[in-house]
Amino acid sequence: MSDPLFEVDESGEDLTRAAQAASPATELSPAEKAATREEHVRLAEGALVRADDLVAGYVPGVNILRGCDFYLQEGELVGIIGPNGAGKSTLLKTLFGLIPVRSGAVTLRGEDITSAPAHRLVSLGVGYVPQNNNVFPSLTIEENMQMGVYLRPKTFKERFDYVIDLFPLLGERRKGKAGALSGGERQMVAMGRALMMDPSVLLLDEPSAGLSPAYQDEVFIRCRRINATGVSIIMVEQNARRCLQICDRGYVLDQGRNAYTDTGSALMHDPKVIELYLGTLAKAH
Ligand SMILES: Nc1ncnc2c1ncn2[C@@H]1O[C@H](COP(=O)(O)OP(=O)(O)OP(=O)(O)O)[C@@H](O)[C@H]1O
Repeated sequence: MSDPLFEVDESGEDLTRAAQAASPATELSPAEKAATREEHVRLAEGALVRADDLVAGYVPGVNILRGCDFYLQEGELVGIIGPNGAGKSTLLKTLFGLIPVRSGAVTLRGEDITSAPAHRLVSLGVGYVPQNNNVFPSLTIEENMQMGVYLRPKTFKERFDYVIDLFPLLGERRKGKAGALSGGERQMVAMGRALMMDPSVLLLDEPSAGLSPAYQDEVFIRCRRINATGVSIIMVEQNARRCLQICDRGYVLDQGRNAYTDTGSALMHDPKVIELYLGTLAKAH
């Protein structure tokens, strides 16, 4: 493909992991913080998905998200990067109603969905692809797809045709057990299953995790294609540079708060983001 976005990352380096020893974002002054937040609130007007001042966690008394703001406009592909333990996956799980919100709010098309259960979100058009355990290994690919469309079984054929168009392999291997597939192929099954419900928003938790550089590239290309069919995407990624290359906008999460947000390209070239989160390897590019 001639699109420079899809050039294979020869290094195969995981730049976020390389920067794990980096110190957290330089603290802004209270006035700077207020101005940044005001601007973010203004840009979040009319967003498809919006989260304001989210506080959430697993264990009583320990907050993982500590005042996180986020928005996704219709048609956007938004990437979330940051060091290990920053709360990226927690943010996705919280948006999908898997973790109770302690304070703050989440809206979908302006409707309050704070802590709404996952099954309600699915019926509202939100799909979620977790990082692990994301296929039914003892079922065939076709049966996995049927599970994805259980709320609207009559749409199976139409949706499966759409999924096969994006992932032809799933059509070719439809009678094969999902458990016999490689990691990259399972990732396709997981995305395909989420797409069966015709979601308007897709939440992807580290879709490239554990895949070879070539497969990672394939996944990123698919994400762009899915996005081009009209699905808005929120993607958490460890492969920070690749994620920023393909996303419209990115968030750098640090210690449960958004440290930086901008277009993917601006973040990739921001000296502070490079120094603190992308590691020294990014300087060479
Ligand atoms: N089920 C859980 N119970 C308790 N604590 C958890 C649970 N899951 C995650 N955490 C903690 O929440 C914090 C944030 O984890 P999270 O998985 O959201 O980080 P992340 O930014 O996605 O990092 P990574 O890239 O390592 O996945 C970590 O300190 C983690 O130990």
